[in-house]
Amino acid sequence: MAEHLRAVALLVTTAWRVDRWRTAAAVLEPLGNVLALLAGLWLAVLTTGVVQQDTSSVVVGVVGLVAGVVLGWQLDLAGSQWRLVLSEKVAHAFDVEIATICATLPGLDHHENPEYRDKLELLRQGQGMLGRSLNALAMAVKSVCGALTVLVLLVGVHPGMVALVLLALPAVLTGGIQQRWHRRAEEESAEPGRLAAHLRSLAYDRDAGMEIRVFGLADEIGRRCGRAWSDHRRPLHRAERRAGLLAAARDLGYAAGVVAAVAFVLWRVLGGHAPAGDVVLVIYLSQQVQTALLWPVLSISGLGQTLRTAGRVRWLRDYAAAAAVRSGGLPAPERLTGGIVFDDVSFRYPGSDSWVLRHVSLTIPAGSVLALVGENGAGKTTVVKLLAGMYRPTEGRILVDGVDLADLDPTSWRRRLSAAFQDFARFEFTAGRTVGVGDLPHLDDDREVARAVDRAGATDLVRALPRGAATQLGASWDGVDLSTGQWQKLALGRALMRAEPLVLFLDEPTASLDAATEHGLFERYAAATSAGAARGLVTVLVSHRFSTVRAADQIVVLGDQRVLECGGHDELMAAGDHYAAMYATQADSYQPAPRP
Ligand SMILES: Nc1ncnc2c1ncn2[C@@H]1O[C@H](COP(=O)(O)OP(=O)(O)OP(=O)(O)O)[C@@H](O)[C@H]1O
Repeated sequence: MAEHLRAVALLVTTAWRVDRWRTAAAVLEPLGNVLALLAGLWLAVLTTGVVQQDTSSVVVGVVGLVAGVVLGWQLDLAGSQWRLVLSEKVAHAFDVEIATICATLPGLDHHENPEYRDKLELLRQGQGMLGRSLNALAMAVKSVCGALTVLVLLVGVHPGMVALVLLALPAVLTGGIQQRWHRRAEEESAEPGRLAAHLRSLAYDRDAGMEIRVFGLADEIGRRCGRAWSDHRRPLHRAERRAGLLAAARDLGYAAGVVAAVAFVLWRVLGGHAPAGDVVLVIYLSQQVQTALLWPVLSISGLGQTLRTAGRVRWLRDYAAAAAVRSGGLPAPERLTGGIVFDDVSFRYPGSDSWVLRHVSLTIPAGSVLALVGENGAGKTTVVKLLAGMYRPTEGRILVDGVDLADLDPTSWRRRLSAAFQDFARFEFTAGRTVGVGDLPHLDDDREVARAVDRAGATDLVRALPRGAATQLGASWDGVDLSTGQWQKLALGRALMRAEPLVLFLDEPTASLDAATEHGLFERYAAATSAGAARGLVTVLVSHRFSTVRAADQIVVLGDQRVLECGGHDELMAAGDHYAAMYATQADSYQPAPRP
């Protein structure tokens, strides 16, 4: 209950924030409904006036009827239109808030948190309901006001009519039971629902499309999606069936009560204990009673479902606030003097039992280039994620010039980073902006964008586009579509936008580029980083190409969850161990095959 009240407060304060006038005007709708419901009373006055030939009663009845109905309907109509506009505005405000929270949570560990994933999935599924929840709240208020009006009129006929309210009580109780069934079913169906959504999204995914066709996966994905969808719907169907049966039993009992009440008033009127108008009033109310008394119950029980969705927004807000509290608050340094130290770092992903890194100690001096090598799954990208503050070490610390990275404000730290990731984003903006978003203050700074494009070796690519940097990219916008390698060049340009990063991550930034392009790129990059060395710029390079890696100041070979080897190229080659073996294997693969 307290949770629902908090959700109501959230809806009302959000509505007030987005549109004060319409929020205030929302009261007109229930008022209009009350006036319209009073029509029964004016009808009764009119009927008694006619039967008793009392002109003043007839006049009061007619005037009340016309004024009440016309004014009531107008207010009801205008109020409901404002309510719909307000609901849309509230839905939009929640959409923006949810998207902002999801995109700005300090790290990525929440993606591994099953509670977060399930709640977010429920929130995503019910997101359209958020606007409707304000609607439902307004309808609940309107229906309660309507019910009170009908109740007062009924008691006016005879206090015994209150018995009808008692007959509505089972509806309140069953409403609670139905809500519990729905809630349990929703939670049970969230995981298969997420799976079905993921499988469905594969069908639209361009990158997955090739493999789906080559491996003939469409039918299998369709079958699995169907199974997941049935698993998702089964608990919901079960809950709906049970709730339907319960509602039928409840409505039957209530209908019998209404018939008895009408018969009782009829008996009183025939016995001369009530005015003739009461017959009309009771007949009128007997049509309204079901809706007026059941409507609040139904709208309040329906409200429960939508309030749960609003409650999840509150949960997300609290989750984000708690995550912000856990984050450090110190500003990131302007320059690096000492460097970055991994101090006995162990790490496993949240919710996973397997260690990815175990007791890793490592020093990355300021102004140096570090290359991470190792087999697939050795933990290279994980080191990058830890350094970017996307996750915290499970054990140990990462020190930035002696300060624990966990104590730095994540936003401030990330402003001092730049990165090109192997899973780069394809921002479908103009080519210039696709690069420019790497440094928002210079988003439309043509000179800075051109400089970054040049350093990424993408000048020819951008020049060849129909409108140069102003060319819209992305097939979904009727723009130009690029090859994976071309997208990657622009992603690299994005990484080179920030003028003065402290750490630059290049996580297989050239995996989709040919060897010659990569070579030229790193030559240009090395020349450009000499300026960065003065402020202590650390470059972390992840690559499987040893021709690129060999130029790094320090090469770290990861494997078996630890640092297997560490040193410069010559030193590691001389040691003749892991690095030398990997280097030799790759060099061999470039040799021409011996003639048979
Ligand atoms: N989000 C995650 N949750 C759980 N385990 C993960 C997650 N991301 C990566 N892993 C696991 O952590 C290990 C290291 O992954 P990581 O991506 O760091 O390897 P990598 O060395 O960069 O590999 P590659 O060369 O293939 O890119 C792998 O065993 C991987 O399965």
